[in-house]
Amino acid sequence: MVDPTIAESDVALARRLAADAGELLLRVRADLGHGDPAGLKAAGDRAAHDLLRAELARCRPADAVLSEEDAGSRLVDTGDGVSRRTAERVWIVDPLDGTREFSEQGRADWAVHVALWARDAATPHGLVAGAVALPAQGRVLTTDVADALPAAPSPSDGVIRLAASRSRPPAFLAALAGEVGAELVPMGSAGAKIAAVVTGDVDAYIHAGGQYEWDSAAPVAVATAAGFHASRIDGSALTYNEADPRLPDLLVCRGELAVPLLAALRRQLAGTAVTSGSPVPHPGKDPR
Ligand SMILES: Nc1ncnc2c1ncn2[C@@H]1O[C@H](COP(=O)(O)O)[C@@H](OP(=O)(O)O)[C@H]1O
Ligand SMILES: [Mg+2]
Repeated sequence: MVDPTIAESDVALARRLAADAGELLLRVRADLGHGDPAGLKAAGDRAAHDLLRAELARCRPADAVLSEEDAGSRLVDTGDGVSRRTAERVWIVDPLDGTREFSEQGRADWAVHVALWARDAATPHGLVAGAVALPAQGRVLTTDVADALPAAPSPSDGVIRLAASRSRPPAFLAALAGEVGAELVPMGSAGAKIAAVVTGDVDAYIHAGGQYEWDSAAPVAVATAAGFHASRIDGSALTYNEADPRLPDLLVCRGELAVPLLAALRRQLAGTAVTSGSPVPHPGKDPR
């Protein structure tokens, strides 16, 4: 009998793994409850990581893996003989993004990230397939169906909705929001925030001050496949499978906001922002 996983496309595999890890996380959350947040975080991280590791080893044994929960994979080697620095294909996974929110009762802003980086990719970021599961929201976004999502209606007051970390927002963000006429939307998980840009629930997401490749790879793959802008906050390209997996800042937004937000970021970072600057026009419905 032919093994069905051999014929499974990379994006279908990413979707299945993200969805299965997400269901497992929902079960862990239901079984353990929220009485011991640290224990719940550790159990969730470990369970989702083990599932992704085992399935990737079974279905794509020649590929390397870079996972948040796998200390041995972070620098050069995966620890199982496939070096990610020489591999043609590397799966970049965050088994549980928004770990803090996962441990808090009732919160739905946490995610599972599964992305595939390929050396011969045509794009600067090198990401060729990806899936972001939002288990507590009951949805999975992937690089092949994100484009089909309906855009949420724009708010009638014309204020840009700018997602930011609820626990570690960049220091300059409140001033930047004031400059461009944006309302900050605090949210956990890089994946949940980028998914919110893709679904139209917010217009942009800015982060600075620290992050790693696994925090953004899958959601950036999904967002760019759907035509959204994604870059470093200085406008340079996001790149993945680097020797050092730190990737500390990013901007993901509707396409028409990229130029004005990058200009505002330049002013904030140079310390030359004026608080009475012209508000950025509110985006229309087409993200490109
Ligand atoms: N200053 C920082 N340094 C390192 N990682 C950071 C960071 N700020 C945010 N992150 C990581 O980015 C992800 C999203 O953060 P936030 O919810 O604050 O927006 C989280 O991933 P994990 O939950 O996988 O650890 C968090 O750890
Ligand atoms: Mg993360």
